[in-house]
Amino acid sequence: MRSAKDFFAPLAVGAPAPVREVPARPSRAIHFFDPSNPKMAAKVPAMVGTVDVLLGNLEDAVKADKKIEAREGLVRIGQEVDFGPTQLWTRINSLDSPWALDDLTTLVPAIGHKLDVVMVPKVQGAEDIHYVDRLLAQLEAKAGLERPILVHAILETARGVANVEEICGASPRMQGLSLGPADLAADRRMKTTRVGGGHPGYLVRQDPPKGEDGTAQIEAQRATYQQDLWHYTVARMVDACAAHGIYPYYGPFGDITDVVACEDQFRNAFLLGCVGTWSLHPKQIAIANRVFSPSVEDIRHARRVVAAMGDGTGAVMLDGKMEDDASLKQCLVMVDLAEQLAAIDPELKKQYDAIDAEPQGA
Ligand SMILES: CCC(=O)SCCNC(=O)CCNC(=O)[C@H](O)C(C)(C)COP(=O)(O)OP(=O)(O)OC[C@H]1O[C@@H](n2cnc3c(N)ncnc32)[C@H](O)[C@@H]1OP(=O)(O)O
Ligand SMILES: O=CC(=O)O
Ligand SMILES: [Mg+2]
Repeated sequence: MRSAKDFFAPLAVGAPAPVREVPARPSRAIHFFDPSNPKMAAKVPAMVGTVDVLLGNLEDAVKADKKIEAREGLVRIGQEVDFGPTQLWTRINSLDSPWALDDLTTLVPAIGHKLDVVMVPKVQGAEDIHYVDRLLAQLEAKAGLERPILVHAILETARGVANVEEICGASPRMQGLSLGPADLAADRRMKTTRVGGGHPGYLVRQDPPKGEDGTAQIEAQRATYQQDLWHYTVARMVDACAAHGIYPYYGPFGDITDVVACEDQFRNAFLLGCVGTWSLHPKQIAIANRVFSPSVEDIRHARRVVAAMGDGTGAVMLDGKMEDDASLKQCLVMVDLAEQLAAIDPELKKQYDAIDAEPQGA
């Protein structure tokens, strides 16, 4: 393990100094596109400003015989497109694949100055992050980059989940983690065949009613409640990220047509502490932007609590409910997020600003 004193020293002579705090940039939707797909690539320039993150995907979902085309397509897009307020990320191939090394050694010199984050799939432990950390430092030094490229790991193996805390703390480059439910399900040998979301078979059933003789009527009509397959992993991921000052994200929701269940899955993640999610299709961007932006009602309430709490200590009654230092802290999380989002999203700014113009007591 590196000494705490050395943790923020560059890992290669001439590499930029590591960040001491991960910048809190809005990233409600990380929108995946395949740079080898001409139709998707053509849509990228027009998507700038409509989505917080555009991610050129080089890994799964890109055909094996298109890997080099995808990498070169991303270089071209990175060089030609002005990304303005939108972040540019990439997902490289897994570290044991024939492509990962060339992904990094090609992308960093060519578009490293525009790349905000490299997403690394199938991360198993801190050793994977250490490898990428040192390699990125060497490549940044060689390319003369002035700011470090951050690293995001996908939590999609059982070993990765077991090592989640050490992954989060492995490097000051660590920006965040995403849940990878498809690969994780396979690695855990779960018996699902879906990309994220729920499963009708994963449920609890209401207790049976009792008959007149006191026996359980197990054949009676009994309500069932579908459970969230991903609750445990998302909650672990959120805790590990919060403990290390980095950001947690839900991952893919593969049923593109089921926009309702998609929104539910995203909202569960938002409520549990995630800051964003992946978008696989243009229609998932609006869902993510809506879900991962605090509602006007929440901001109205949060601002009233902030105002009522004065110096932030003690307890007050508001609408029949007790508010104190701890509920104030929750409200401040929402208010801070709203401010960050309003700074980049004029429509949201209008909605949040309108709260101030409402009559008192509304
Ligand atoms: C499961 C584990 C993982 O690793 S998930 C992450 C990896 N997977 C991905 O990145 C998938 C990305 N998405 C896709 O490949 C496509 O959206 C899939 C799901 C195949 C659907 O494509 P398609 O059948 O063309 O959809 P569509 O006809 O409704 O598309 C309408 C127009 O939109 C385009 N489009 C589609 N997806 C994207 C995208 N992600 N980014 C930008 N554009 C996209 C389509 O090309 C289509 O364009 P046009 O109107 O024909 O010009
Ligand atoms: O890469 C994502 C996943 O779900 O697998
Ligand atoms: Mg995966």
